[in-house]
Amino acid sequence: MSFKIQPQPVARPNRCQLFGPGSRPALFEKMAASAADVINLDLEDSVSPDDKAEARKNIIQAIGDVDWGNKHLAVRINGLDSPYWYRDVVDLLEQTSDRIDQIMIPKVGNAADIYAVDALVSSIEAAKGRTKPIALEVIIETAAGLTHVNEIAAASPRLQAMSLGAADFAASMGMATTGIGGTQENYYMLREGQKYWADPWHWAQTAIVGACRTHGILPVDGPFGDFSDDDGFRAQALRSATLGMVGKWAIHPKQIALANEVFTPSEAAVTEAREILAAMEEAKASGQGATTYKGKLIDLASIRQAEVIVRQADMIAGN
Ligand SMILES: CC(C)(COP(=O)(O)OP(=O)(O)OC[C@H]1O[C@@H](n2cnc3c(N)ncnc32)[C@H](O)[C@@H]1OP(=O)(O)O)[C@@H](O)C(=O)NCCC(=O)NCCSC(=O)C[C@H](O)C(=O)O
Ligand SMILES: [Mg+2]
Repeated sequence: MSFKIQPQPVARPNRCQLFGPGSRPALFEKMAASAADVINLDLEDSVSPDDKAEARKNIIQAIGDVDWGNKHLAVRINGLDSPYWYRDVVDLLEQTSDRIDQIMIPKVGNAADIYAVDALVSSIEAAKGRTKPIALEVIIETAAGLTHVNEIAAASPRLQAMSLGAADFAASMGMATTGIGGTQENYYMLREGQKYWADPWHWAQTAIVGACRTHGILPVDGPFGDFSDDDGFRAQALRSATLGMVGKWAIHPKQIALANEVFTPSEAAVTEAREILAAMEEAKASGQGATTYKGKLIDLASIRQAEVIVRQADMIAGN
């Protein structure tokens, strides 16, 4: 037990982050009209090197021209190992209004990566008199990123969200995979001739959730590449939600409703959580710290579990 109270992350819905390449401006209005909570306009890996400058211009123009409604609007810049990232930050913050909410930094390896971007952002904000602080989100998608995940989560008060990028993570780890997220054919246990598939992303997700919850950051599951496989997406999202993640990326509009469904607590779950809270109120009133609900033990920890669900539902409903 620590005397340090666990900080709460920012209270905004982050059930689905919809990605679209900055080099496909025809998608921007469709992204804005979608049901995603967060929009990630991409300058990194969905944009080829020859298109980087044009994509940057497209995004700067669209931040001003498109009606983004109440979306949380983020731009994924290029990695700090590239020649593009500083120009991404400078042009975005010198040439856009306060409508941009967040910069996403890919392939972070340690806290110094966040420090570098934070320093540049802070300097431009001061020089340009920007009054709304830019938030940061990061992608854990390298062996170094996962090794230093805790220091990364603590690196800046600007940091609001952290995602697992399964594709780059697999590559960096030398994993023998090609699919982006989901079940991997060769990752199974064998018992009495029967295969039982395990989840190769589980440990990385758990490390991310632990670091995020320690420092009050939103933990998010990244992409699921096969957008024809709704059941596979749902299964991956359900596992992430069960582990404590608050949302998932969509790399195609088909995936938005699936993510919203999984990361919005169901009516049944909210009703049960409220009933547990009521049962514990009754128990406390009669001097008990534990009681039963539907034949199962509930105690003071059950209050904290139920509060997670109720808090999430209330926040999504805007209460
Ligand atoms: C995957 C796509 C290339 C598919 O594009 P397309 O062939 O155009 O799809 P469809 O024909 O099925 O589209 C149907 C309609 O939906 C619209 N559309 C398509 N994509 C989007 C979108 N992202 N947002 C909004 N609307 C979209 C089409 O225009 C069609 O509309 P209509 O004609 O009116 O019916 C494409 O979806 C795409 O580019 N997706 C995003 C790719 C991306 O951003 N990737 C980066 C994130 S993943 C990653 O980087 C890996 C990670 O870092 C890691 O390491 O794990
Ligand atoms: Mg990546």
